[in-house]
Amino acid sequence: MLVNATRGFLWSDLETRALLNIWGEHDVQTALDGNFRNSHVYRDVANRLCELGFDRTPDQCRIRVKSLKRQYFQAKEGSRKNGQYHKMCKFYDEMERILSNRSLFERQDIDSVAVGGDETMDEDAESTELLQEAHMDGMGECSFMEHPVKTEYPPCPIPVTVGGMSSFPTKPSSLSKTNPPASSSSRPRRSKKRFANMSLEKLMEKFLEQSMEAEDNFYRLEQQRLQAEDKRREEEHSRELQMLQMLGQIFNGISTPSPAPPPSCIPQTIPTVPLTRPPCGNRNHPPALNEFASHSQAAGPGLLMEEGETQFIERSFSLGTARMDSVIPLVRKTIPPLTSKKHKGQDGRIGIIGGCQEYTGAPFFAAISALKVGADLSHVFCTKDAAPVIKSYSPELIVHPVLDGPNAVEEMEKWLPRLHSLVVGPGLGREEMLLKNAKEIIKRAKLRGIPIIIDADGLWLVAKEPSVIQGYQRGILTPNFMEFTRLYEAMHHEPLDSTDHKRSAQQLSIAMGHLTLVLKGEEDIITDGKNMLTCSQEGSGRRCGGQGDLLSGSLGVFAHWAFSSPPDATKGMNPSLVAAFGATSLTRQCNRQAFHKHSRSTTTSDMIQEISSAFKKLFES
Ligand SMILES: NC(=O)C1=CN([C@@H]2O[C@H](COP(=O)(O)OP(=O)(O)OC[C@H]3O[C@@H](n4cnc5c(N)ncnc54)[C@H](OP(=O)(O)O)[C@@H]3O)[C@@H](O)[C@H]2O)[C@@H](O)CC1
Ligand SMILES: Nc1ncnc2c1ncn2[C@@H]1O[C@H](COP(=O)(O)OP(=O)(O)OP(=O)(O)O)[C@@H](O)[C@H]1O
Repeated sequence: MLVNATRGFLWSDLETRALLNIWGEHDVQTALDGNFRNSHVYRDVANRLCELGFDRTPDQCRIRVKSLKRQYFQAKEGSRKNGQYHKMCKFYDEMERILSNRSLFERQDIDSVAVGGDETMDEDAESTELLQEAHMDGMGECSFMEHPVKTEYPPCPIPVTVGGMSSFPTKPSSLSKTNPPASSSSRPRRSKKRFANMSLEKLMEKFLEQSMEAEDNFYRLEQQRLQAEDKRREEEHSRELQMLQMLGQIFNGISTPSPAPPPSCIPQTIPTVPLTRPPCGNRNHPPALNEFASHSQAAGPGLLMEEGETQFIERSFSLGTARMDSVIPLVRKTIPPLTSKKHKGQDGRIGIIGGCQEYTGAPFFAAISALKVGADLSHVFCTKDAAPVIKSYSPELIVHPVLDGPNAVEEMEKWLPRLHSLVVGPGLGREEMLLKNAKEIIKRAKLRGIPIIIDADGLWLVAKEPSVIQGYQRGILTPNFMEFTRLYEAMHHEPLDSTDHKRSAQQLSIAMGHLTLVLKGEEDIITDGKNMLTCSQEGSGRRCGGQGDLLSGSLGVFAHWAFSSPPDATKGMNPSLVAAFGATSLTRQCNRQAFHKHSRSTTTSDMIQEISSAFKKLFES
């Protein structure tokens, strides 16, 4: 049987890691756990991959996962005999991390995959053909391999050794008789004959060798393709440069010379983060072209070609005045116009999860800021005793005293279909039960694709359990430096190198599965691991508590607007980045204006009073 050319075709490392990030999420694993019909889960996985720019069908994802499981278990089994064997499984560590958390039930399921037993456990009834292809597909990375050696599955663990020394003899023919693989009867017998006189361990080694060889070939070809692409771009840009020079000469000839622009308007590129491989493309672009490339390629297919997490195309840039001017228009484009045709709620219904006995101010600041920025309705889900206090601050807020109730998650979930974004953390506190409820509601909001901003104590939860939001492309983290350090060290298991915030922010975003990160500080660093913006809108020296809540509440609104805008509004830039830039600029502008009036006495309430005019100044003037 011929394998469909697109099925099981080479998966790049980047693509595989993206798949593993999504598939490894706790709720995806839970959804798969013990579920016989799981096509909807893989459909969701494929959609999320698609959001990352990887075009894969649900079936392809399922087959890839299956082959990764098989590789992992074969390597694990081999490692028991020889400690080095796991090196032959490229994603061993990732699989180990994910699968070590699986329940016993699922473990039995995957163990059976590992030893070649029944693979139909999580298949749909209709996918017999898929099953065959899964076997044909084998390790997933080399569907063009000549021999479909994967069709030979022994019914017991394979005694694999690297040096060819097996701990017990194999009897392929008798083994295959006692327990043939589920679909072997419908497959051609050619491969059996061909390999009948080879021991299984040899077969396995041969197969892995071929697999690695195929992978090497792929990288070689990819390298050549990148070089050709680079060359083409360079030629194109030198042509453009020539044309610009010619145009400049023509204009010089017909107009009087104008003074040079002030230095603050000259776009600057920040020193790039060192890479393990030199960045391809973009290297020789003049600054203006570079900026265009940053926008237009933000989520483009070019990313597909990248290998390894430290080898992404570096598109970091600093926003001097000119750069800021280039992002603010994108923010503006996402802001919905005010018209008499709309009804209440259409411009945003924002939910804040937070507010406990100690902290009532933080959720209030976040919720009221969301309203002042332009949301129509703002809900606060807090503990029972915080609710009357928060209500008393403002009649505009809808306050639900449910966060510590017996049915907290169900009570909050009822509102999810009506919410456009969720801000988790302001004033949440760190009590175990509250964090658990927050975690559950994050999981359910993710299933609905709701943008989720995580701040303050929500970040405490993420540091403890990164998988709660890892890889969710509509998640945005807004740590201050302390929270950032906690997250970084939780993810990297090493102290933060505080000399290079940009690099560390990029690393953390990547480790979190390209989540958008807003590292607040003297300048706000905003990155999704591929692109970086810095917001240094002038604020003031006043650092009163609660400014971060203003930021997270307003980001809830900007995120909803950005994600519901057509893609051309953000010119291809990740909507999270645009939204984050809008919210940080606004917060800093409020700080500046409030400080102008109240100087040392400035409080967050004074800043909230400035939202209206700051918004107008930045986005509507
Ligand atoms: N009115 C209200 O109700 C408000 C309530 N809030 C709520 O309070 C809860 C806890 O939030 P949190 O930020 O105080 O807790 P956490 O992260 O443990 O920080 C603790 C320590 O970290 C340090 N630190 C902080 N920033 C830093 C920086 N940039 N760079 C370096 N260090 C920095 C600093 O240490 P220190 O300098 O004091 O030694 C600080 O004391 C949370 O729910 C939040 O929403 C607030 O929103 C405010 C308004
Ligand atoms: N040194 C600074 N200079 C200018 N602006 C700053 C500075 N530090 C923080 N900000 C701004 O203040 C806002 C809130 O950041 P901050 O670090 O105070 O957050 P936070 O500690 O989480 O706040 P909260 O008190 O609400 O918990 C951000 O928009 C950030 O841009």
